[in-house]
Amino acid sequence: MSFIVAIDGPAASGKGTIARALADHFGFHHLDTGLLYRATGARGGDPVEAARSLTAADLARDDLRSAEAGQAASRVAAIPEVRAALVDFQRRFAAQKPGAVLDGRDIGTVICPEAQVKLYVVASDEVRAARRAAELGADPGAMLVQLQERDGRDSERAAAPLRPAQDAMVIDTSDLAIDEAVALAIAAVDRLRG
Ligand SMILES: Nc1ncnc2c1ncn2[C@@H]1O[C@H](COP(=O)(O)OP(=O)(O)OP(=O)(O)O)[C@@H](O)[C@H]1O
Ligand SMILES: Nc1ccn([C@@H]2O[C@H](COP(=O)(O)O)[C@@H](O)[C@H]2O)c(=O)n1
Repeated sequence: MSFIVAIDGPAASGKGTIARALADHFGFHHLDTGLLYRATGARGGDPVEAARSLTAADLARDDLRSAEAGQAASRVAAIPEVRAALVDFQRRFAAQKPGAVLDGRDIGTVICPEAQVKLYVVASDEVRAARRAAELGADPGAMLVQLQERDGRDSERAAAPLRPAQDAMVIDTSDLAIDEAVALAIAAVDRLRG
């Protein structure tokens, strides 16, 4: 059986940073599931058809990390048929041995409710906006508005809304350095891995 770590949380809370560090530390596979939605939104045309026919080249596009790609992703992510088209790929990825770390919005609640470890990573809106603005060279005020709009859409949609799984451990990274946040996550996996 593979060991699954599910990491969810709002935009720019630090999920991906923790997910990559956990995968490195434990030798697990890592999937940033947001990329699937970003690639779907970036394709243009019919989003359901795009989600059903995503290729490695779509996921390798160099324009997927922009704020615009994030907004487009959250719009297509509200379409139930888009989400349904991406489920099998994510579950097959999660089943890889010796283990997998997936980060997104619905990993602990919908994609891998059986995950051995579920983390829900948060940070204050202002901290998240400042970090993402620094990363993209953008204005923190404008970034705050964009992140709040995206989080609102992700939380309020009917299909797989952003919310913590009941059994998720919450990590608030607002006042944590990256190393401190990663150490908490490693300790959580160590506890449950035995
Ligand atoms: N604890 C931390 N302290 C300082 N900076 C951090 C911390 N965690 C993450 N960051 C930085 O904040 C930014 C956002 O982090 P990251 O990309 O991991 O967030 P995310 O939740 O995966 O975002 P998204 O949902 O958009 O994929 C990055 O620039 C990252 O280096
Ligand atoms: N499991 C997921 C992952 C992502 N989304 C949507 O994609 C957008 C972009 O995600 P990032 O993690 O790259 O910021 C995000 O705002 C969600 O709308 C999702 O629905 N489910």
